[in-house]
Amino acid sequence: MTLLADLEAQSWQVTTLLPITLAIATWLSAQISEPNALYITLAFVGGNVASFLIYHVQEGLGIFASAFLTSRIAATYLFTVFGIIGVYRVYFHRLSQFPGPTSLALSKWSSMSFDLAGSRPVYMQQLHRQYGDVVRIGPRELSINIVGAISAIYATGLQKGPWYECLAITRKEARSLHTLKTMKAHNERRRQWDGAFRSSALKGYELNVQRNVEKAIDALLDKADGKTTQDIGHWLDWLTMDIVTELGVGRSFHMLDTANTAKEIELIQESLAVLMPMGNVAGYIRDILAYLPSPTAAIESWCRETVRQRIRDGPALVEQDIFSYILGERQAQGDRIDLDELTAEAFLLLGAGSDTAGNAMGLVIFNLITTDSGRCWQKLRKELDTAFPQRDISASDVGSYETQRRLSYLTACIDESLRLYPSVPSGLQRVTSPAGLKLPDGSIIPPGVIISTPTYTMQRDPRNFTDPELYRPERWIEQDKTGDVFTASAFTAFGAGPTQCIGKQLGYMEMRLFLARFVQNFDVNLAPHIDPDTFRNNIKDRFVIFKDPLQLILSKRN
Ligand code: HEM
Repeated sequence: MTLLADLEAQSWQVTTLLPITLAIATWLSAQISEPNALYITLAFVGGNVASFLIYHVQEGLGIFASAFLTSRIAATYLFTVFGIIGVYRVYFHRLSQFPGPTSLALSKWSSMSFDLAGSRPVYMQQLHRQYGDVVRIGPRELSINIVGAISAIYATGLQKGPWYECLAITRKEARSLHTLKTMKAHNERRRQWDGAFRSSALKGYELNVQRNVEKAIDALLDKADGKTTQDIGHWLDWLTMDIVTELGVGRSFHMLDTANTAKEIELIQESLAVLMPMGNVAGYIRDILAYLPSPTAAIESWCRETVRQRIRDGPALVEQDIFSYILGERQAQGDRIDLDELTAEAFLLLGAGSDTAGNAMGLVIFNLITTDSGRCWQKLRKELDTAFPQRDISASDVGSYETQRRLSYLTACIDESLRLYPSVPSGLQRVTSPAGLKLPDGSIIPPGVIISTPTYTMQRDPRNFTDPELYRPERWIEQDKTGDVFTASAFTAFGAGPTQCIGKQLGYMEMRLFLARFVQNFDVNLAPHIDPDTFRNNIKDRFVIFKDPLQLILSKRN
């Protein structure tokens, strides 16, 4: 028989009706319960192999004819499955009445392009301008740009969204505080962490923060020749990472001493590049990738080894480190020592406690020197010089309420920079409960929908802040006097509700101390080759923001 005759001889029931029926059955069963990605993939591959063997071995067709018929059945199956899914999602889904781009309603894969480019926050801002306050940004996902909805979303115990799965390292069931799914589990774990961030514990961290800040400032003073450029971003990464490792687990990469980024940290930074896309693709891809070698394996094993040593030897570099509190609480609550879980906690500390504060400080400096020819820089320096003429501000000073009152412009400079460039700029996912979610206007979001508020969009919304694109620290101090719009509750740079940043006060301690010392000790210019607009446009979202090297020319202040 010729190839054509072979093909014509096949019954349409097998090549067409069968795959269409199977496709409908697959779709229906997926409506009843979430399919296991690995099983579906194996069944699909197995079905294709079986079809090829039946045609080739049992029916005696040639290789090409068997391959052709098998591909045709597979293509009909896939076309039907995706066709049904597409039509259902766009026209019949419970979110089909919400506005948004059709590509995002069809598939989360459409978000790949802007997530790989790191431009999710800016894209969300465009979508909200185009479609309104509630936008459909995924088959079952909405972005909600309504300040009045923040507490209903983040403070009522809604479960975390699927994005958090991509952060779960080690055994999948070994979760860190941040990746625990239900609020009940999260709240219980958070109690183990709370002691480590109370004001009495923070007092114990002051000397360490101060020593590291002084180390960074001294190293920069040595290099401040008024000619060579320094990437201040590197120094801030080294500073925040050395602090959080020493305070967290009592060990350090000594990056401020070596003026070098540790290999393990480079790997974290590289793997962060895929965090947003990975978190936003379908769960079945993440399930499959979980079987491949982890890109964060080196830092995971550093964390594991460190935790093991830490449990055995106790705190090494500070008297009471953050793990002293976590381990103490675990024991007090009768929890067993689970090495996987503690490794995940150490990993969380490294990830959450360094880039966030490091980027924030870099951007405060950038905003201070690029706004109105350094007006804010000069104003801040004046405030600091008045309060600390000897330029001897300490970590204990920045922690005191009285100093914070005297240095209100310093805090305003930090908050205003975090408003424009929140370290975590995209929305934090939650899932609506079986009762759904009532918005302030009375409309209801159905149950089981992924929702978030778009931090970047909200913090730059003119309904929340007058002239929202301008860096104007004064708005944080004079809001009552000017008549400008200032919606404090729209500022969610540290998150909201019971999952909001536990390290906020430690972050402020680092930022206030370093920035005060920096502004009082250096005269600073942006390197001539850096164009401020290009620098701003190149800020990317990798869950935590990424920026270009911040090249500065430093001179010692007279
Ligand atoms: C400018 C500095 C910082 C910013 C802007 C920031 C921002 C945030 C945000 C937005 C969240 C919420 C994430 C979510 O719900 O998914 C968060 C959580 C967290 N942050 Fe920070 N952070 C900063 C500094 C720090 C520092 C210095 C530490 C620790 C040493 C830290 C530790 C954590 C931890 C452990 C969580 C998880 C809390 C939980 O899930 O209950 N952060 N941070």
